[in-house]
Amino acid sequence: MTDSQSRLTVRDLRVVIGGRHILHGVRLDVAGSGVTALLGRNGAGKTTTVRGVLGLLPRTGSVLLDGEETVRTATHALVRRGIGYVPEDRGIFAGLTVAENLRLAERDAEPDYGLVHELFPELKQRARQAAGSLSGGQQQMLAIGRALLNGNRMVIADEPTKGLAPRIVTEVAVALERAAEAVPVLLVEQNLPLVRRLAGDCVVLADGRSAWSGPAAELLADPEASRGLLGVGTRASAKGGH
Ligand SMILES: Nc1ncnc2c1ncn2[C@@H]1O[C@H](COP(=O)(O)OP(=O)(O)OP(=O)(O)O)[C@@H](O)[C@H]1O
Repeated sequence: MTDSQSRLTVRDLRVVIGGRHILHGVRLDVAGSGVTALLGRNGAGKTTTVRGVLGLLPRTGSVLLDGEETVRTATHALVRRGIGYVPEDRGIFAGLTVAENLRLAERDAEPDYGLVHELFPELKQRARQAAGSLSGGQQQMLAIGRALLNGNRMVIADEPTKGLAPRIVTEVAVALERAAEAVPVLLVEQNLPLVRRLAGDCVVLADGRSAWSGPAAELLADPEASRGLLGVGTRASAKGGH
C-alpha cells in the first residue's frame, strides 16, 4: 500500500427505508490504494451501504472522502468529486453504442481513453457496436471502463462478477486488478476466491452492521470465521466459485 490514509472513511452510517432500519451504524475504511472488499451474506446491507455512501439513499453518520465530510453532499456533486460507480445492474445504455456510452460518461476536460482502451482493448474494437449486443462480461468491462474514464479518486463496484461464466469472471478479475493499480477500488463481492486474489483488507457486514474488518487473507484462512460471517466454507466456495 502506497498511501496509509483512508480514501473513504465511513462511520456510524445509518439508513432507514420505509420506516425500516436497514443499516444500524456501518464502519468502513477504503484504503488509498488497491482493493478493499465489502462482504456479507445476502441481505446483509452491502448494496445499501454503497447506495448510502453515494447519497442515493437518505443516510446519517459520517462519510469522509479524503478527510472531507460528504454525508450531506448530493450524489451528482459526490460523483464530480471523484467517485466512479459500477452498479450491480451495470447501468449501461443498451440502445447506444460502446463509444456513445463512454462519451456520455465524460466529465473531465480530458477523459483518459488511453487507460480505458489499454485495460479493455475490446471496447475500442467494438466502439460502434450496440452495448445491448455485448456479452455480459463485455458489458461489465464497459461499466468498469466508464468508471475509469475520469480521474476518479476511487471506484465502487457492486458485485461485478455476478452471473458471469467462470472464464469471464477471470477476465473481469484481471480488469479489476489492473484498474486497482490506477485507482483504489471498493469491491462488493461474494466470490471468495476472487476476494482472496484481489483484496487487501475487507469489511464484513451482518444485519446492517460491520461485523469484522481486517486483512482478507486472514478472514479467508479461518474457515470457522468465514462460515460464521459469510455462511460458507472457504474451501467449498473456492470450488463453487460464486
Ligand atoms: N428499497 C428497499 N425497500 C425495503 N427494503 C430494502 C430496500 N432495499 C434493501 N432492502 C432490505 O435491506 C436489506 C439489505 O439489502 P441489501 O440489498 O443492501 O443487501 P446486500 O448485502 O447487498 O444483499 P445481496 O447480496 O443479496 O445483494 C435486505 O433485508 C433488503 O430486503
